[in-house]
Amino acid sequence: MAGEGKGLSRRRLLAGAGGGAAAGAAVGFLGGRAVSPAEAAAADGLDLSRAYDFYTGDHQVGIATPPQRHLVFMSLDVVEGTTAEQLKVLFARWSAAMATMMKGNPVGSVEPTRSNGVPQDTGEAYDLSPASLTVTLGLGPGLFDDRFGLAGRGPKLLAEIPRLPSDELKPELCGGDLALQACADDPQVAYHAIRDLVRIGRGLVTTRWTVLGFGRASAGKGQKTPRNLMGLKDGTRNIKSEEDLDEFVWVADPDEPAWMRGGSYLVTRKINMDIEVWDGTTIDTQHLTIGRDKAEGAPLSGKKEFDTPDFKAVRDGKPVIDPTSHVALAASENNGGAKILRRGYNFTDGLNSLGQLDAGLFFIAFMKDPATFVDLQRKLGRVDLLNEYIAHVGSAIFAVPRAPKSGHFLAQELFD
Ligand SMILES: C=CC1=C(C)c2cc3[nH]c(cc4nc(cc5[nH]c(cc1n2)c(C)c5CCC(=O)O)C(CCC(=O)O)=C4C)c(C)c3C=C
Ligand SMILES: [Fe+2]
Repeated sequence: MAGEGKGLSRRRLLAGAGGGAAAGAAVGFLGGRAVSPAEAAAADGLDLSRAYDFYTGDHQVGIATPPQRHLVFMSLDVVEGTTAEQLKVLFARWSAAMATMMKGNPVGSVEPTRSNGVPQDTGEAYDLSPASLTVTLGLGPGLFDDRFGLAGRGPKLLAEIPRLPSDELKPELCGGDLALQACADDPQVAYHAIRDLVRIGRGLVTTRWTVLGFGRASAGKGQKTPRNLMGLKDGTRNIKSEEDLDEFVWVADPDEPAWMRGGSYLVTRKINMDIEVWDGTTIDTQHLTIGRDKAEGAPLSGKKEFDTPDFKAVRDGKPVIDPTSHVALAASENNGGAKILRRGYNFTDGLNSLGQLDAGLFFIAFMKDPATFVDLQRKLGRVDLLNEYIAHVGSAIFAVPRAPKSGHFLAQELFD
């Protein structure tokens, strides 16, 4: 566990500074004392020396792993003419490189001994800690068409996401044959992982789209709930127990290929927020839209963040939580018990062509059956009060193979 929630938050650290300027290399104050970046990180619950093991057992890392602070997500296309044998070698090389980088090691020499040697590792993470790096591989539906000799070998439930209500999708932000998700508590560590994996794949894969995410917008077990760019606590009622992971996230169907059992399905949606409009909206309307209050994150039927929402509560003849609010529509109680594991991140692409903030939520969710997302978004896309402030512009689905055993590589049996 990444150990959040312990110690002092950065906000409290800075509050302790009395608003004063930090001295020298200090980034904040703790009890009136200037502290170094390392001390501040430790007080914030960060342990940059933490390393996860790539060969974790049944499930790939980066799914149930408590969300780290930064994300680099890349969708890639496989170059026409690539053979299954070449893909097999690529998956083997990628698996070895992922395992190495997650330990905090370079993927090869940074400083070749021969003066005319080209470095194998790009070097920008050379002196950095592992920072809880996880790299997760996903396989898109296109991988199993007739281009690479893998037709008919795909997971049972892997199919393009159908067109959904309120979609404003841009083709250049959708789809992909492969996905690489790198998460770490140091953005440079996540960036390095993707950069070096793409370098290893040069000639076989090309980048389709990329999202750089920050300020995790979901909470794992034991983590303090973070806030999304609407200023709302996001992740309060996320999947956190092993029982829910088994019931809703990990593929167990014996009819799925062996390399998928223990894996999952990953859905991404790049969701732009109309931040200027949201910022000009009254607090009452913000509460109504989500069905929770803003500061505490409590359901409107309760007082504290983790109070169970009462969707039947009525005040002055009206439902306390509006049935078209985001949480009323999304809650498992109102969806036949269905749940998804959310693991999204905030993103910003600067300003758009109109000079407005180009930012939002890069929604990532894991589930054992993609129909759970499709059914939910079909409902949200029709009537969610939140739709007035958001637009779904990107969409993709990937099958996430189970973790390989030590000495093996991701999706190895796909090539048998
Ligand atoms: C299709 C699934 C979902 C999409 C797309 C989605 C987008 C989205 N959500 C927020 C903000 C919040 N969502 C919250 C809860 C919540 N959201 C979903 C699903 C999708 N959200 C679920 C299943 C839930 C849990 C509902 C419940 O059980 O009560 C919350 C409340 C806090 C929490 O429980 O996490 C917020 C806030 C935004 C801004 C957004 C698109 C930009
Ligand atoms: Fe949501």
